[in-house]
Amino acid sequence: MTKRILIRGAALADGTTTDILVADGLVAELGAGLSDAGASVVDAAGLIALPGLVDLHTHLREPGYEHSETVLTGSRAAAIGGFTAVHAMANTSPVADTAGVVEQVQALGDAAGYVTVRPVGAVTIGLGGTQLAEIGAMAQSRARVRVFSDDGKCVSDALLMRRALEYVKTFDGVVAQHAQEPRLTDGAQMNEGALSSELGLTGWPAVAEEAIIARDVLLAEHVGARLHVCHVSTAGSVDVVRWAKARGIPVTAEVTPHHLLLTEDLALTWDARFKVNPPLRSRDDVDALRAGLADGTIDVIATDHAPHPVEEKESAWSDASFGMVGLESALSVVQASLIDTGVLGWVDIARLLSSAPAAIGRVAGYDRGIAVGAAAEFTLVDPSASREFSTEELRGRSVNSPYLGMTLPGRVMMTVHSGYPTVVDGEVVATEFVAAAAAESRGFTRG
Ligand SMILES: NC(=O)N[C@@H](CC(=O)O)C(=O)O
Repeated sequence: MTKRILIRGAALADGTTTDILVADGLVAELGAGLSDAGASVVDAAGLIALPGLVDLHTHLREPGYEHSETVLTGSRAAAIGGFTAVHAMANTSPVADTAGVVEQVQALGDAAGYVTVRPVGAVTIGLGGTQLAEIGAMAQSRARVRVFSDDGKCVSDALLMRRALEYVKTFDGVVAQHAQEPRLTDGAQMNEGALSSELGLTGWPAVAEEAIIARDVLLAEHVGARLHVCHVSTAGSVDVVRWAKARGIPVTAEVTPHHLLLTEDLALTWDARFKVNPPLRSRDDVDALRAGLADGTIDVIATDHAPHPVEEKESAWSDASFGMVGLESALSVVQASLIDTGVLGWVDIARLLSSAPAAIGRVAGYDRGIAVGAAAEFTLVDPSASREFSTEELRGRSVNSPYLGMTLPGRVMMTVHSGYPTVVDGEVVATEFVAAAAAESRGFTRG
């Protein structure tokens, strides 16, 4: 494993062409015509160098659901997607509601070595929605948890939500809310509208999301604590967040790649790969979400990578689990929905998928992007590539991608994490090499 890498002729997000010299985990030099006799050289002509992507919303499933994903397999999926850090959601078994579980998840991430794994702590014990979890203990643990979420379930009790916001405020944490009013979505299967009536599926009204966001931004204002809204999916939600930001409320919001590209009519296929929480919405909602990114209302794009085994997805629509894998396809879907449509440029993408999510999760080292002296966390993307997305592209344990059979643009050719490559020539580096490099890098940074 080399400690020095010389990337030749990459384009930065702003279009500047540069060489990048990586040494001992850091970006050592930037500029044209760099040389280093001891470095491995990578020809990056035609490739865009983006800062390492940071996912605020990943389900790694370990402990407990290792048949769907493990920290190792999910980390490999993240690396091939261009990610160098992910936040692992708490809906595992046992739930990540104690210092012990979050420390275990972080240790598994360190051992895998592909990405920085930042555990998310549960807000309530067992995601049960009735008693606060050991939020302080998780924050003070070795995992130093800063993001707390019952994702998959909504913290629907307003008093518990208030108390959680008060608690996280004491250590600069954030509550990431899965906004879904449970009584309004009992048995819901897809977006509520003409199509849900036609198909005879119980509808999931937009107001079930919007009402919780409206309540929570007011609670965040009252408490003066940071609120983050997970997977915003409706035009009305964008309006509520826009209103809250205009009032100065400390709220941030995320949107998933799938809600930026796919629409509810995919339910006509009865293929449960398109069944997700929150559900795919209308074309007008997709347009409003894109506009919300363009005007700064929505702060980040997060995958909500939700692996499920085949048997949970090949059943009848109403019996199937909610969720889609998304790490491997995220950047391509973002390119298709935002770059190739002219809505945003690569500089925006670098903010939405790297510096902004890192800032919300308080992940150090991402505030300057690709800069001399910063940690070497970046990915090289070929934006001119195009391929039919198939299971061959997936590196996680589950194959429930909604994009199988679709043609998607762009491809991650290389990912560098902590100064060592995790993806080379569009393929994930073998586990043993990455684990060894990770151990070496930790020795280096701690020494
Ligand atoms: N987003 C999803 O559709 N699924 C998530 C959690 C959830 O139900 O939101 C999962 O953990 O599978």
